[in-house]
Amino acid sequence: MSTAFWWQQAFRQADEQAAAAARQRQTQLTKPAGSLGQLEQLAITLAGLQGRERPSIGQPWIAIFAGDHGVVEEGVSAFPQAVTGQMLHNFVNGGAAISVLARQLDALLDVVDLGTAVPLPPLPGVRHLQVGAGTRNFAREPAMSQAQCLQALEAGRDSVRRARAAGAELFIGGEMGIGNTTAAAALACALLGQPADALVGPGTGLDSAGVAHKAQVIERALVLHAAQLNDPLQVLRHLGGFEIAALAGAYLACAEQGLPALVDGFICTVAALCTVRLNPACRDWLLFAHCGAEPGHRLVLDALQAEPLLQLGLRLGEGSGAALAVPLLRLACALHNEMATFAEAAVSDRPV
Ligand SMILES: Cc1cc2ncn([C@H]3O[C@H](COP(=O)(O)O)[C@@H](O)[C@H]3O)c2cc1C
Ligand SMILES: O=C(O)c1cccnc1
Repeated sequence: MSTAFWWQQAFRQADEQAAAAARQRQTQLTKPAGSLGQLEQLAITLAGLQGRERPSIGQPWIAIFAGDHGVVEEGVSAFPQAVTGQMLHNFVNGGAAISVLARQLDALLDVVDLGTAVPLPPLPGVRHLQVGAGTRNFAREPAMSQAQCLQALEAGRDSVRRARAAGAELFIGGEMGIGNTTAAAALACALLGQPADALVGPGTGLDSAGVAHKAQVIERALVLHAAQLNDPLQVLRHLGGFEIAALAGAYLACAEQGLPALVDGFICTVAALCTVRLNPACRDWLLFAHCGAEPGHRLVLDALQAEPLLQLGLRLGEGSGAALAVPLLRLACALHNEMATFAEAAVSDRPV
């Protein structure tokens, strides 16, 4: 007998009435129809997701999920594995890019350690879950056991529960894990049926020989696990990472619990693709912040029919690109909520 997983459910739907009211309001604001471009639809979408004609982005919740990757032993990253744990210190000490952005945005930062290769001693401000001492090398064996994959998915769901309890109006997921552009590219290859060449990139800074080697490692893994790659959960388990599974669990939980999610860079967008394959209904809850420099990012965004807001050549991760888009969301809401209507301002609403 097959048991249903928690994400196999009818998720919440956007409030069509609130979205219709917001759409109607947009037609009455003192500007030519459509002149605020993507910001108009953004306000309407947020109205539907938040269930009110006038949406807002108060305190965003930024969860950073961290985990190590066994595939790093294949020489696929420009940086050593120890950086994952070192950056966990930096996140809570306030010196990482996302720490600065979170302060500027008055966001709540939730730092979750899902398992570094060398387990860390307890760090104040970090939630240590230690699903394992990093994943296994997926070029040789499955990255995770089924139990580890489910535990990581649940860790993401828990962060969304905390976000809701804290009254957050937007969920941002970030990631930290040396080697995770390799895992993300492998996942995208398996889910999109694309060769590694189409999805690999330099990550933290590989040269062209390094990128070619990274593609070969991924191709080997796709052959090794071919028989298991027909099911999205098994794709995630065989090729993913703890932090990528946590992101997927968080995006699914956003649809479950009715919280809009703003998706960050290449790795987060691949986690979003996994999510949509696990339950297509969660797509409605995902907003896409940016298209970054990692070459596969655009392909994955296209597969999700996503229109990202920004293109800034970012290739950092940590949730940084999503954080950078928060002011745009706030301004889209302010325009929608505070502009005068044609009637209020006594401005003619008729083109000649
Ligand atoms: C100091 C430092 C801070 C980072 N913050 C995010 N990443 C980013 O780089 C890593 C992925 O790249 P690759 O697959 O090439 O290892 C991830 O940890 C990602 O979050 C960082 C990387 C470094 C070196
Ligand atoms: O787009 C990203 O998320 C990204 C790209 C390179 C390295 N780390 C993250």
